[in-house]
Amino acid sequence: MPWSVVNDGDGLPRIILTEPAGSSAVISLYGGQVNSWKNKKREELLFVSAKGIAKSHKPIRGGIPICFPQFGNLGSPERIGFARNRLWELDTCPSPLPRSNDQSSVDLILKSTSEDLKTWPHSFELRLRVILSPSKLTLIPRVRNTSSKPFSFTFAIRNHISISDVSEVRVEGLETLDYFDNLESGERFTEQADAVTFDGEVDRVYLRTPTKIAIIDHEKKRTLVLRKEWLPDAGCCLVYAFLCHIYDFKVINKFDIILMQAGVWNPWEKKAKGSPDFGDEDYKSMLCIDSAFAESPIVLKPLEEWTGYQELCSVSSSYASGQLDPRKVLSLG
Ligand SMILES: O=P(O)(O)OC[C@H]1O[C@@H](O)[C@H](O)[C@@H](O)[C@@H]1O
Repeated sequence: MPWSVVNDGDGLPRIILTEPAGSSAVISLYGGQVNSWKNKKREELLFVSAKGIAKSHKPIRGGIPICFPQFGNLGSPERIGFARNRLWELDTCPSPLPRSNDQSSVDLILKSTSEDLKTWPHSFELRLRVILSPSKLTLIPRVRNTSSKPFSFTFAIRNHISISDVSEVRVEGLETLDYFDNLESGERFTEQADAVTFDGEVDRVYLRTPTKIAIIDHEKKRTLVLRKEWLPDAGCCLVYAFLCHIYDFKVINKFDIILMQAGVWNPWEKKAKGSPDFGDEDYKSMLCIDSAFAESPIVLKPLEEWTGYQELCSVSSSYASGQLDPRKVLSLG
Protein backbone atom coordinates (compact mmCIF):
# COMPACT_ATOMS: atom_id res chain seq x y z
CA MET A 1 0.00 0.00 0.00
CA PRO A 2 1.60 3.35 -1.01
CA TRP A 3 -0.15 5.18 1.83
CA SER A 4 -0.94 4.83 5.51
CA VAL A 5 -3.32 6.64 7.84
CA VAL A 6 -2.07 8.17 11.08
CA ASN A 7 -3.80 10.32 13.66
CA ASP A 8 -2.19 13.57 14.67
CA GLY A 9 -2.28 15.02 18.17
CA ASP A 10 -5.93 16.11 17.83
CA GLY A 11 -7.07 12.70 16.64
CA LEU A 12 -7.50 14.04 13.11
CA PRO A 13 -6.52 11.49 10.48
CA ARG A 14 -3.70 12.21 8.09
CA ILE A 15 -2.57 10.17 5.16
CA ILE A 16 1.10 9.64 4.47
CA LEU A 17 1.77 8.98 0.82
CA THR A 18 5.17 7.67 -0.28
CA GLU A 19 6.71 6.54 -3.54
CA PRO A 20 9.74 4.35 -4.30
CA ALA A 21 12.11 7.21 -5.23
CA GLY A 22 11.73 8.63 -1.70
CA SER A 23 9.44 11.64 -1.99
CA SER A 24 6.41 11.87 0.30
CA ALA A 25 3.21 13.81 0.89
CA VAL A 26 0.96 14.27 3.91
CA ILE A 27 -2.74 14.86 3.36
CA SER A 28 -5.09 15.85 6.14
CA LEU A 29 -8.61 14.46 5.95
CA TYR A 30 -9.58 17.75 7.54
CA GLY A 31 -10.04 19.93 4.48
CA GLY A 32 -8.76 17.26 2.07
CA GLN A 33 -5.65 19.37 2.20
CA VAL A 34 -2.11 18.38 1.21
CA ASN A 35 -0.04 19.80 4.05
CA SER A 36 3.38 18.54 3.13
CA TRP A 37 5.20 17.51 -0.02
CA LYS A 38 8.84 16.54 0.33
CA ASN A 39 11.19 15.65 -2.49
CA LYS A 40 13.56 12.71 -2.26
CA LYS A 41 16.14 14.92 -0.52
CA ARG A 42 13.47 15.45 2.20
CA GLU A 43 13.19 19.15 1.31
CA GLU A 44 9.71 20.59 1.99
CA LEU A 45 8.20 22.13 -1.14
CA LEU A 46 5.04 23.53 0.47
CA PHE A 47 4.72 26.33 2.97
CA VAL A 48 2.84 25.68 6.21
CA SER A 49 2.81 28.32 8.89
CA ALA A 50 4.16 27.08 12.21
CA LYS A 51 1.33 29.06 13.83
CA GLY A 52 -1.26 27.15 11.82
CA ILE A 53 -0.22 23.69 12.87
CA ALA A 54 -1.46 23.95 16.44
CA LYS A 55 -5.05 24.73 15.42
CA SER A 56 -5.86 21.81 13.23
CA HIS A 57 -9.66 22.22 13.59
CA LYS A 58 -9.28 25.36 11.51
CA PRO A 59 -7.84 25.33 8.02
CA ILE A 60 -4.09 25.33 8.37
CA ARG A 61 -2.46 28.40 6.84
CA GLY A 62 -0.50 26.79 4.08
CA GLY A 63 -0.43 23.53 2.16
CA ILE A 64 -2.89 23.11 -0.69
CA PRO A 65 -6.47 23.86 0.39
CA ILE A 66 -9.34 23.11 -1.98
CA CYS A 67 -11.73 26.04 -2.41
CA PHE A 68 -15.27 24.90 -3.21
CA PRO A 69 -18.10 25.75 -3.90
CA GLN A 70 -16.81 29.28 -4.07
CA PHE A 71 -13.57 31.06 -4.76
CA GLY A 72 -13.50 34.82 -4.61
CA ASN A 73 -16.38 37.10 -4.09
CA LEU A 74 -19.03 35.55 -6.32
CA GLY A 75 -22.06 34.00 -4.64
CA SER A 76 -23.11 33.87 -1.03
CA PRO A 77 -21.33 31.11 0.94
CA GLU A 78 -17.98 31.53 2.66
CA ARG A 79 -15.62 33.52 0.44
CA ILE A 80 -13.26 30.65 -0.14
CA GLY A 81 -15.88 27.91 0.25
CA PHE A 82 -16.53 25.45 3.05
CA ALA A 83 -14.75 22.36 1.65
CA ARG A 84 -11.52 23.27 3.41
CA ASN A 85 -13.38 23.32 6.75
CA ARG A 86 -14.89 19.84 6.50
CA LEU A 87 -13.77 16.35 7.41
CA TRP A 88 -13.31 14.39 4.20
CA GLU A 89 -13.31 10.60 3.90
CA LEU A 90 -11.27 8.04 2.03
CA ASP A 91 -13.01 7.31 -1.26
CA THR A 92 -13.20 3.57 -1.82
CA CYS A 93 -15.17 3.88 -5.05
CA PRO A 94 -13.61 6.65 -7.16
CA SER A 95 -15.49 5.71 -10.35
CA PRO A 96 -15.41 6.56 -13.17
CA LEU A 97 -11.69 7.10 -12.55
CA PRO A 98 -10.17 3.63 -12.52
CA ARG A 99 -8.44 2.60 -9.30
CA SER A 100 -4.74 3.26 -9.60
CA ASN A 101 -3.21 0.62 -7.35
CA ASP A 102 0.07 0.69 -9.23
CA GLN A 103 0.65 4.35 -8.38
CA SER A 104 1.30 6.17 -5.13
CA SER A 105 -2.10 7.73 -4.97
CA VAL A 106 -5.06 8.13 -2.70
CA ASP A 107 -8.69 9.10 -3.31
CA LEU A 108 -10.69 11.33 -0.97
CA ILE A 109 -14.32 12.36 -1.03
CA LEU A 110 -16.48 15.06 0.54
CA LYS A 111 -20.25 14.80 0.35
CA SER A 112 -22.72 17.52 1.24
CA THR A 113 -24.18 17.23 4.74
CA SER A 114 -27.61 18.40 5.90
CA GLU A 115 -25.80 21.29 7.61
CA ASP A 116 -24.14 22.36 4.32
CA LEU A 117 -27.45 22.18 2.50
CA LYS A 118 -28.76 24.96 4.75
CA THR A 119 -26.19 27.41 3.40
CA TRP A 120 -25.61 25.95 -0.07
CA PRO A 121 -28.73 23.98 -1.04
CA HIS A 122 -27.19 21.62 -3.61
CA SER A 123 -26.14 18.08 -2.99
CA PHE A 124 -22.74 17.20 -4.44
CA GLU A 125 -19.82 14.82 -4.29
CA LEU A 126 -16.39 16.43 -4.35
CA ARG A 127 -13.60 13.96 -5.04
CA LEU A 128 -9.87 14.45 -4.97
CA ARG A 129 -7.21 12.08 -6.25
CA VAL A 130 -3.68 12.86 -5.07
CA ILE A 131 -0.90 11.18 -7.05
CA LEU A 132 2.73 11.28 -5.99
CA SER A 133 5.52 10.46 -8.39
CA PRO A 134 9.20 11.42 -8.33
CA SER A 135 9.35 15.25 -8.41
CA LYS A 136 5.66 15.54 -9.17
CA LEU A 137 2.45 16.00 -7.20
CA THR A 138 -0.78 15.70 -9.18
CA LEU A 139 -4.25 16.64 -7.96
CA ILE A 140 -7.39 15.60 -9.83
CA PRO A 141 -10.48 17.20 -8.29
CA ARG A 142 -13.95 16.22 -9.48
CA VAL A 143 -17.35 17.67 -8.67
CA ARG A 144 -20.51 15.70 -9.31
CA ASN A 145 -24.01 17.10 -9.10
CA THR A 146 -26.01 14.54 -7.09
CA SER A 147 -29.07 16.75 -6.77
CA SER A 148 -32.09 16.97 -9.03
CA LYS A 149 -31.43 20.53 -10.18
CA PRO A 150 -28.50 22.24 -11.91
CA PHE A 151 -26.04 24.16 -9.77
CA SER A 152 -23.09 26.42 -10.40
CA PHE A 153 -19.85 26.80 -8.50
CA THR A 154 -16.40 28.32 -8.64
CA PHE A 155 -13.30 26.43 -7.65
CA ALA A 156 -9.62 26.84 -6.82
CA ILE A 157 -6.63 24.83 -5.74
CA ARG A 158 -4.55 27.13 -3.51
CA ASN A 159 -0.88 26.29 -3.59
CA HIS A 160 1.17 27.74 -0.75
CA ILE A 161 4.68 27.28 -2.15
CA SER A 162 7.74 27.26 0.09
CA ILE A 163 10.34 29.65 -1.25
CA SER A 164 13.69 30.95 -0.04
CA ASP A 165 12.89 34.66 -0.18
CA VAL A 166 9.91 36.21 -1.90
CA SER A 167 12.01 39.18 -3.01
CA GLU A 168 14.22 36.84 -5.04
CA VAL A 169 11.52 34.78 -6.73
CA ARG A 170 10.19 35.21 -10.30
CA VAL A 171 6.94 33.89 -11.64
CA GLU A 172 7.01 33.34 -15.39
CA GLY A 173 4.12 32.56 -17.70
CA LEU A 174 1.90 35.47 -16.66
CA GLU A 175 3.55 38.20 -18.71
CA THR A 176 1.28 40.29 -20.98
CA LEU A 177 -1.84 38.88 -19.30
CA ASP A 178 -4.69 40.91 -17.89
CA TYR A 179 -5.31 40.69 -14.16
CA PHE A 180 -7.72 41.97 -11.54
CA ASP A 181 -5.88 43.70 -8.73
CA ASN A 182 -7.66 43.17 -5.40
CA LEU A 183 -5.48 45.88 -3.86
CA GLU A 184 -6.94 48.38 -6.37
CA SER A 185 -10.63 47.54 -5.79
CA GLY A 186 -10.47 44.76 -8.37
CA GLU A 187 -9.50 47.07 -11.22
CA ARG A 188 -8.26 45.41 -14.41
CA PHE A 189 -4.63 45.88 -15.51
CA THR A 190 -2.25 44.28 -18.02
CA GLU A 191 1.00 42.76 -16.81
CA GLN A 192 3.84 44.75 -18.34
CA ALA A 193 6.85 43.02 -16.78
CA ASP A 194 8.53 39.99 -18.35
CA ALA A 195 8.05 38.14 -15.06
CA VAL A 196 6.15 38.79 -11.83
CA THR A 197 8.52 39.76 -9.03
CA PHE A 198 7.71 40.88 -5.50
CA ASP A 199 8.58 43.93 -3.43
CA GLY A 200 5.33 44.42 -1.55
CA GLU A 201 1.87 42.99 -0.99
CA VAL A 202 0.36 41.27 -4.04
CA ASP A 203 -3.23 40.10 -4.41
CA ARG A 204 -4.11 39.52 -8.07
CA VAL A 205 -6.11 37.22 -10.26
CA TYR A 206 -4.54 36.73 -13.70
CA LEU A 207 -6.97 35.89 -16.48
CA ARG A 208 -6.78 33.44 -19.34
CA THR A 209 -3.57 31.96 -18.04
CA PRO A 210 -1.48 29.43 -19.96
CA THR A 211 -1.45 25.82 -18.84
CA LYS A 212 2.08 26.22 -17.45
CA ILE A 213 3.47 28.72 -14.98
CA ALA A 214 7.00 28.57 -13.54
CA ILE A 215 7.97 29.74 -10.07
CA ILE A 216 11.72 30.23 -10.23
CA ASP A 217 13.59 30.30 -6.94
CA HIS A 218 17.18 31.40 -7.56
CA GLU A 219 18.39 30.79 -4.06
CA LYS A 220 17.00 27.29 -3.69
CA LYS A 221 18.12 26.56 -7.25
CA ARG A 222 14.69 25.13 -7.79
CA THR A 223 11.82 25.79 -10.16
CA LEU A 224 8.27 24.64 -9.58
CA VAL A 225 6.25 24.24 -12.72
CA LEU A 226 2.52 24.41 -12.27
CA ARG A 227 0.48 22.76 -14.99
CA LYS A 228 -3.29 22.93 -14.90
CA GLU A 229 -5.92 21.63 -17.24
CA TRP A 230 -9.44 20.37 -17.26
CA LEU A 231 -8.76 16.75 -18.03
CA PRO A 232 -5.55 14.74 -17.71
CA ASP A 233 -5.00 13.41 -21.19
CA ALA A 234 -6.66 11.96 -24.21
CA GLY A 235 -6.22 8.39 -22.94
CA CYS A 236 -8.03 9.23 -19.76
CA CYS A 237 -10.85 10.83 -21.74
CA LEU A 238 -11.38 7.53 -23.50
CA VAL A 239 -11.46 5.66 -20.18
CA TYR A 240 -13.96 8.24 -18.97
CA ALA A 241 -16.18 7.83 -21.98
CA PHE A 242 -16.15 4.05 -21.58
CA LEU A 243 -16.87 4.13 -17.85
CA CYS A 244 -19.59 6.71 -18.27
CA HIS A 245 -21.21 4.40 -20.74
CA ILE A 246 -21.06 1.53 -18.23
CA TYR A 247 -22.14 3.52 -15.19
CA ASP A 248 -24.68 5.53 -17.10
CA PHE A 249 -23.84 9.00 -15.94
CA LYS A 250 -22.57 11.97 -17.79
CA VAL A 251 -19.19 13.59 -17.53
CA ILE A 252 -18.69 16.99 -18.98
CA ASN A 253 -15.48 18.12 -20.51
CA LYS A 254 -15.35 21.86 -20.27
CA PHE A 255 -11.90 22.16 -21.74
CA ASP A 256 -11.71 25.86 -22.12
CA ILE A 257 -8.40 27.45 -21.27
CA ILE A 258 -9.78 30.97 -21.43
CA LEU A 259 -11.72 30.31 -18.24
CA MET A 260 -8.66 29.47 -16.18
CA GLN A 261 -7.16 32.00 -13.82
CA ALA A 262 -4.14 32.14 -11.56
CA GLY A 263 -4.35 33.90 -8.22
CA VAL A 264 -1.07 35.32 -6.93
CA TRP A 265 -1.03 36.34 -3.29
CA ASN A 266 1.49 37.44 -0.69
CA PRO A 267 0.30 39.49 2.31
CA TRP A 268 3.71 41.10 2.92
CA GLU A 269 4.92 42.27 6.30
CA LYS A 270 2.09 44.42 7.66
CA LYS A 271 -0.80 42.08 6.84
CA ALA A 272 1.18 39.02 7.93
CA LYS A 273 1.75 40.70 11.32
CA GLY A 274 -1.97 41.34 11.61
CA SER A 275 -2.87 37.77 10.74
CA PRO A 276 -3.23 35.30 13.64
CA ASP A 277 -2.14 32.29 11.61
CA PHE A 278 0.99 33.85 10.07
CA GLY A 279 4.35 34.21 11.75
CA ASP A 280 5.75 37.73 11.40
CA GLU A 281 8.42 36.62 8.94
CA ASP A 282 6.38 33.91 7.20
CA TYR A 283 5.47 36.13 4.26
CA LYS A 284 9.10 35.97 3.12
CA SER A 285 9.10 32.23 2.60
CA MET A 286 5.63 31.81 1.09
CA LEU A 287 4.02 32.44 -2.25
CA CYS A 288 0.42 31.52 -2.84
CA ILE A 289 -0.48 30.62 -6.42
CA ASP A 290 -4.02 29.46 -7.14
CA SER A 291 -5.24 27.39 -10.04
CA ALA A 292 -8.67 28.95 -10.20
CA PHE A 293 -11.88 28.54 -12.15
CA ALA A 294 -13.64 31.60 -10.86
CA GLU A 295 -14.29 34.13 -13.58
CA SER A 296 -17.38 32.35 -14.85
CA PRO A 297 -19.06 29.78 -12.62
CA ILE A 298 -19.10 26.17 -13.83
CA VAL A 299 -22.66 24.90 -14.30
CA LEU A 300 -23.47 21.23 -13.72
CA LYS A 301 -26.76 19.56 -14.53
CA PRO A 302 -27.93 16.65 -12.37
CA LEU A 303 -25.49 13.70 -12.54
CA GLU A 304 -22.94 15.67 -14.52
CA GLU A 305 -19.36 15.71 -13.33
CA TRP A 306 -16.61 18.28 -13.77
CA THR A 307 -12.95 17.34 -13.61
CA GLY A 308 -9.94 19.54 -13.04
CA TYR A 309 -6.25 18.71 -13.16
CA GLN A 310 -3.19 20.24 -11.58
CA GLU A 311 0.38 19.08 -11.58
CA LEU A 312 3.21 20.61 -9.56
CA CYS A 313 6.58 19.56 -10.84
CA SER A 314 9.82 20.35 -9.02
CA VAL A 315 12.80 20.91 -11.31
CA SER A 316 16.24 21.63 -9.93
CA SER A 317 17.73 24.55 -11.73
CA SER A 318 21.03 26.33 -11.79
CA TYR A 319 19.57 29.71 -12.57
CA ALA A 320 22.08 31.35 -10.24
CA SER A 321 24.85 30.25 -12.57
CA GLY A 322 22.91 31.53 -15.54
CA GLN A 323 22.11 28.16 -17.10
CA LEU A 324 18.36 28.10 -16.73
CA ASP A 325 16.39 29.16 -19.72
CA PRO A 326 12.90 29.96 -18.43
CA ARG A 327 11.41 29.12 -21.84
CA LYS A 328 12.81 25.62 -21.48
CA VAL A 329 11.33 25.32 -18.01
CA LEU A 330 7.94 26.32 -19.32
CA SER A 331 8.19 23.72 -22.04
CA LEU A 332 9.04 20.93 -19.57
CA GLY A 333 6.61 18.14 -18.95
O1 LIG B 1 -7.17 33.95 4.41
P1 LIG B 1 -7.61 33.30 3.14
O2 LIG B 1 -9.08 33.06 3.13
O3 LIG B 1 -6.82 32.06 2.82
O4 LIG B 1 -7.31 34.30 1.99
C1 LIG B 1 -6.07 34.91 1.83
C2 LIG B 1 -6.13 35.94 0.73
O5 LIG B 1 -6.50 35.29 -0.46
C3 LIG B 1 -6.58 36.13 -1.60
O6 LIG B 1 -6.95 35.36 -2.72
C4 LIG B 1 -7.62 37.18 -1.35
O7 LIG B 1 -7.76 37.99 -2.48
C5 LIG B 1 -7.21 37.97 -0.14
O8 LIG B 1 -8.13 38.99 0.08
C6 LIG B 1 -7.09 37.07 1.05
O9 LIG B 1 -6.63 37.78 2.17
